[in-house]
Amino acid sequence: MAYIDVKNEFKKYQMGDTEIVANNNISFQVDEGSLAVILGPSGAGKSTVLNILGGMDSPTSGKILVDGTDIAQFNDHQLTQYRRDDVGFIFQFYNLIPNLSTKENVELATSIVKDGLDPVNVLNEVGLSARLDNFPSQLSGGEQQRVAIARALAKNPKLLLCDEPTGALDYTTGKQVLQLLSDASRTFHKTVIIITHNSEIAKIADRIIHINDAKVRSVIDNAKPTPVSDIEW
Ligand SMILES: Nc1ncnc2c1ncn2[C@@H]1O[C@H](COP(=O)(O)OP(=O)(O)OP(=O)(O)O)[C@@H](O)[C@H]1O
Repeated sequence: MAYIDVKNEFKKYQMGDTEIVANNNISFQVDEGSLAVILGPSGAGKSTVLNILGGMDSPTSGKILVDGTDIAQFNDHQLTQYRRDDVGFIFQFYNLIPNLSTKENVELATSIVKDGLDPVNVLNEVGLSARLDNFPSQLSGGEQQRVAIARALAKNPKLLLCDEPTGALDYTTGKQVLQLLSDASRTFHKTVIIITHNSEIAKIADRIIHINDAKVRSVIDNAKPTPVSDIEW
């Protein structure tokens, strides 16, 4: 059974007389411990899917099975618990708390979960041992994104959802970030879903879900994912 199983998911917004269909009968699966990329142009509906998978938004209809449970049926309390314990989020613009240090940003996340990891150990793993007491404004974009990855990993969630995680980074720094996300799947067996509009990044995935104009256009299994070190854009 797939860890993620999205079945016939629709998301519609009513804007006055106009109905916007952001997701139009979306279905796909992602296996436990694998790395999937959702690929598509701006406005395709990618963030809408990811926000629904992360319990930040609800679908208009359809099933969102996560480990066999339909989170579309969750009430607010269950969704809060799900977001807190089961999901790590990584956003394009990091979303760190500006007046907390690197270490404190990660500690804040681990303090609210049951089985959190040691913040300093995780920050060491992402190469930030020398930056524990710096504030976000004192860090480069790549370092800030590594804090965000440490924050997500330290919660020890099964699922990592990453919305354009390299969108604000240069090529080299972007590849370092992708390597950490790839390691999260390959070494630590997290289920990782990355949204991107960059088809080169899609090559690192086990499964590529192509979304355009609110629909899934193709789902391609990649038997030989390209190592992060070998992709170029
Ligand atoms: N809250 C909302 N109200 C109305 N329309 C929305 C809302 N959120 C998203 N949309 C619309 O749904 C469509 C899909 O948006 P979405 O953000 O999912 O696309 P995307 O593929 O993530 O694009 P990008 O890469 O630019 O972030 C767009 O047409 C967008 O304007």
